[in-house]
Amino acid sequence: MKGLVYKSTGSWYSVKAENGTFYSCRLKGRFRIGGIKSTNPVAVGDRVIFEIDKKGAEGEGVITTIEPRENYIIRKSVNLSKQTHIIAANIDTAFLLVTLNNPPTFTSFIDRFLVTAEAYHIQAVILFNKVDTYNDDELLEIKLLAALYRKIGYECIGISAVTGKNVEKVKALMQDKVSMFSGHSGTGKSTLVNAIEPGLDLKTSKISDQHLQGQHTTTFAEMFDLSFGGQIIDTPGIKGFGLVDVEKEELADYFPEFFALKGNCKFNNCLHLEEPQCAVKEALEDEEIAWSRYRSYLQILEGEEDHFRKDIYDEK
Ligand SMILES: Nc1nc2c(ncn2[C@@H]2O[C@H](COP(=O)(O)OP(=O)(O)OP(=O)(O)O)[C@@H](O)[C@H]2O)c(=O)[nH]1
Ligand SMILES: [Zn+2]
Repeated sequence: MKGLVYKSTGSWYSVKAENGTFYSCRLKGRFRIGGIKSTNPVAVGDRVIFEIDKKGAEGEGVITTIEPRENYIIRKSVNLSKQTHIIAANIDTAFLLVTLNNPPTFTSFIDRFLVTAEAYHIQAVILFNKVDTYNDDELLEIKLLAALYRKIGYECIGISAVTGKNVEKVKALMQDKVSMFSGHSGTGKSTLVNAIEPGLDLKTSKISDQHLQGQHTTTFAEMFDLSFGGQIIDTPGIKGFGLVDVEKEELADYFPEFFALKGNCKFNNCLHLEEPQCAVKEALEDEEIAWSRYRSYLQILEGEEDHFRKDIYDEK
């Protein structure tokens, strides 16, 4: 039978069959061996094939095959074994909740999120939440930010999880898709999820304490059905989805507006730093590319949050 993995608790998987019945499944023995570097070969969101376990209790099954993944998000193991933990697979859309203040969300954070989504091949949508709280100046700032990211190709929606403004638009994007939500603590993830699906009490935000995050607490992702079709993946204890290791040479490929110009740079391995005839830097000078994006690029390239090459391009 075909099924979708909703929950994993170590050795047991909660799998929903196409007819809507849930089965408790184990893995067929051979999955545990055979070159898989991940600590968990099957993850939430995986599409699997399983057989009913005739020897087991009622409702038990054995997973025999994992269907190829469209994408997956990982967390590196805390020890040095170089093992990775697959948090979830086959995610259609990652929503990022952004607030201007209360709490502030900086463009560097937004850009890191977008780079990660690009690297994972997950569609990213930016939700500017709490529009009910902003004055005209702040609303203008949101408008400019949204314009910046729309120009690159990202969908942006101004919403209010409290008044319900544009929540229907978010629901429409989620319908029949697998979604996840990220954003700083306090940006309104729980409030929004509640507005979207009342009664769904996700744990995503419950473990926002830095200490708990750092600990090797075993937190498991879980998938929930949406009443209007589609699923949401809750990732307790995992803020955003971290930044995957990206090679210096490929980082610019995850900035779509840089990638589009790559072919026009003199050097095909141009890092858009100090190389001559760099199309990205020319576009930057012409303000076709946002300075904030370039700054984020430099920050990530250097691997340091609060340090960027002011010597090359200072803020205007
Ligand atoms: N005015 C206003 N307040 C909001 C809105 N969305 C959320 N809030 C408030 O912002 C605060 C934080 O919202 P939460 O939903 O708890 O935020 P969260 O992202 O889940 O935060 P963590 O649980 O810490 O990760 C709460 O007091 C909400 O009532 C909004 O659209 N407008
Ligand atoms: Zn270049």
